[in-house]
Amino acid sequence: MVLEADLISPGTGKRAAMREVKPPADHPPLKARRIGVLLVNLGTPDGTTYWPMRRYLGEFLSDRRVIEAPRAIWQPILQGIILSTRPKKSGALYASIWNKERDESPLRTITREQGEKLAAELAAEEEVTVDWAMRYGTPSIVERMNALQAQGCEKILVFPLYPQYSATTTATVNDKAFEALMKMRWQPALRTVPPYHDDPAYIDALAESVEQHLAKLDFEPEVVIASYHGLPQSYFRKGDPYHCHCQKTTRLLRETLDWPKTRLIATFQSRFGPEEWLQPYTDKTIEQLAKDGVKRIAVLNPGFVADCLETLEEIAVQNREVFLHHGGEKFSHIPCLNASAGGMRVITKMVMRELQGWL
Ligand SMILES: C=CC1=C(C)c2cc3[nH]c(cc4nc(cc5[nH]c(cc1n2)c(C)c5CCC(=O)O)C(CCC(=O)O)=C4C)c(C)c3C=C
Ligand SMILES: [Fe+2]
Ligand SMILES: [Fe+2]
Repeated sequence: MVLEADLISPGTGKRAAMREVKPPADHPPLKARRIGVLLVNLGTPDGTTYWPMRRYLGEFLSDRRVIEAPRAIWQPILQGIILSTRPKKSGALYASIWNKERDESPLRTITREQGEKLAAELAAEEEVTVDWAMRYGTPSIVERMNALQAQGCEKILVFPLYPQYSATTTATVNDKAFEALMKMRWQPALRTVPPYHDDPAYIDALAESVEQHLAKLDFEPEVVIASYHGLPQSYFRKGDPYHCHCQKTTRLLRETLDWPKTRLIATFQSRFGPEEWLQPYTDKTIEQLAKDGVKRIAVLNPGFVADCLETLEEIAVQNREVFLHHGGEKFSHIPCLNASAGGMRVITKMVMRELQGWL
């Protein structure tokens, strides 16, 4: 049977007004010509006890984009020592920041809120459906891509929520999204949002959040640290542009704030394993600043679109302790952009820009 796509579409929104012709009763289900937008962040365990933590860390740390060591060497280490000790240790840290009301991690709460607010922003675009997913854990990319397809999305824009590109984050989200298409007979067209580490909307939102936060403090920080998630140094040498993206974000933010070089510095946090990671390390820098007599600092995390374990616990708790322990007196953590007005302006701008030609 041959049918014209234009004639067979059930149609919605603007297109529905064009022409609607019903397919025969025995025709396979047809798409509704919708456009999906899928926000994707890193991931999160479903609970803080041993098994949910083990499942989450097992999936995350089995990703060949994240750990590049040969499988035959890495898997015995992961399945042995790491997955017997780390779930308990990390679970206790997650428990200290857990959103008890919703029984979920802050990253999941904030990502959902970003999805809901983006849907409200795009309400005028009737044919757009907004959804959100996690690269590791739930809701998975495959599950939400399938859901979007089932709702009739012929086109999907995938938004890896990382301003700075890294193969360990951006690329692995995109890999998963394309993998989801492999199982679909009628694939939607797929677009991905590129990194936006130097986009003026992002830099302005960061500058505004820093200025607003500092204005509320009862002290003036001598140094402000822009702390990014780290990466093994070897990934950078092999060509991952993440380090350069972080440096550029920091420079543009410093220029926008009109601050001297010494007032805003970039560092790298969350080392994992014995390898050398990108430097300077956040904890070592904070310790040294305190030892050098710096009394007041603030830390922001420009690379994290949502507050999570690495910002709420590692920075706001552990690194605060490091600073105070070595002689520092005042420490403040500047929240991520999250679902704030500024944060949503950035997300909405990137989405509207990448939807051009589809709407
Ligand atoms: C080799 C290991 C890791 C690499 C490489 C890595 C890169 C990387 N990660 C983020 C963002 C986040 N990471 C988060 C948690 C987290 N990261 C690692 C390891 C690597 N990350 C682990 C083992 C964990 C789990 C927590 C723990 O057990 O310590 C999170 C927080 C998730 C949450 O739910 O709160 C984020 C976000 C980036 C941006 C990045 C490379 C650029
Ligand atoms: Fe990480
Ligand atoms: Fe560089």
